[in-house]
Amino acid sequence: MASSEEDGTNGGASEASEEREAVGKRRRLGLLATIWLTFYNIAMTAGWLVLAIAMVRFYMEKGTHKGLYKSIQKTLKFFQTFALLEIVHCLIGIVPTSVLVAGVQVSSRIFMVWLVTHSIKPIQNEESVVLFLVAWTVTEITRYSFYTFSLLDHLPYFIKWARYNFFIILYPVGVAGELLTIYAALPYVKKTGMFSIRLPNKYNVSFDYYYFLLITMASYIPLFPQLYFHMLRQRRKVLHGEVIVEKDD
Ligand SMILES: CCCCCCCCCCCCC/C=C/C(=O)SCCNC(=O)CCNC(=O)[C@H](O)C(C)(C)COP(=O)(O)OP(=O)(O)OC[C@H]1O[C@@H](n2cnc3c(N)ncnc32)[C@H](O)[C@@H]1OP(=O)(O)O
Repeated sequence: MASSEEDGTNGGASEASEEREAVGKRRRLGLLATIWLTFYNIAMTAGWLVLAIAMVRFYMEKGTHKGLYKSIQKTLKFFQTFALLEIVHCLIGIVPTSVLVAGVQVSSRIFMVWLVTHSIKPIQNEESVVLFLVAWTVTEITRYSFYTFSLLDHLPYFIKWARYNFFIILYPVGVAGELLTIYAALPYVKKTGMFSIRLPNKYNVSFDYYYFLLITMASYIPLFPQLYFHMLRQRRKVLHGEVIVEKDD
């Protein structure tokens, strides 16, 4: 059964305590950090919204996903690369997220954008690319608008609900899209030997991108559940008010 807090019918007392919490949070953050984060979150919400509109328009006009990545790649690269700042936010302590959690999340996205989809042209029209693009886009519109409205103290309940429920489906969908895309890239990488360094060479080092991709795919097995369970804990904390003691990373 949904709790009163969850169905949005919580009374004035709970609203007042949320208000007090928000004011306390802003004080802790400091004015400059609050202004910067508000600007950052608005910019990111707008960026991912532009991406969503471009994707819907492309599909409605062309009726196919072929060529979609090419048409949106500049916007995607810009906003996903800009998200590197999230690691900086954690490092300088203006957001409480663990550097490790944000680092894994952001670096896996950067890796997918630059070292897989951008670099390996033959896979850009795979259906799996659409899968992770849609999952990322819906997630980021919800996530950044959640942060923005929270900072402005006007968080609509449905955005809070969406932030802590959509990921249950979107995380596995996004990860499936990413893994299928890397898998589709393997034959091309093996055939071309791209990004690989063969022996002999004057530095006496070798690197095989094909095996690097296989190791990256395998690393999803221990890493993804950690991110997923982290989000489930956040969900229990925010939607159900549970007090969660996080283990040190
Ligand atoms: C070199 C190669 C490396 C390869 C590595 C491969 C392995 C990879 C394995 C895993 C792959 C994952 C791939 C990802 C795919 C997808 O994304 S699919 C789409 C679905 N995705 C999601 O749903 C993403 C969910 N993840 C997140 O939301 C975050 O990225 C997170 C870092 C994992 C969790 O965020 P966290 O900050 O811990 O939780 P929140 O509840 O959102 O926030 C906690 C507090 O922090 C405040 N905060 C955070 N950011 C901001 C901000 N920008 N502005 C303002 N405030 C912020 C937030 O308000 C909370 O504050 P409190 O209320 O005070 O607690």
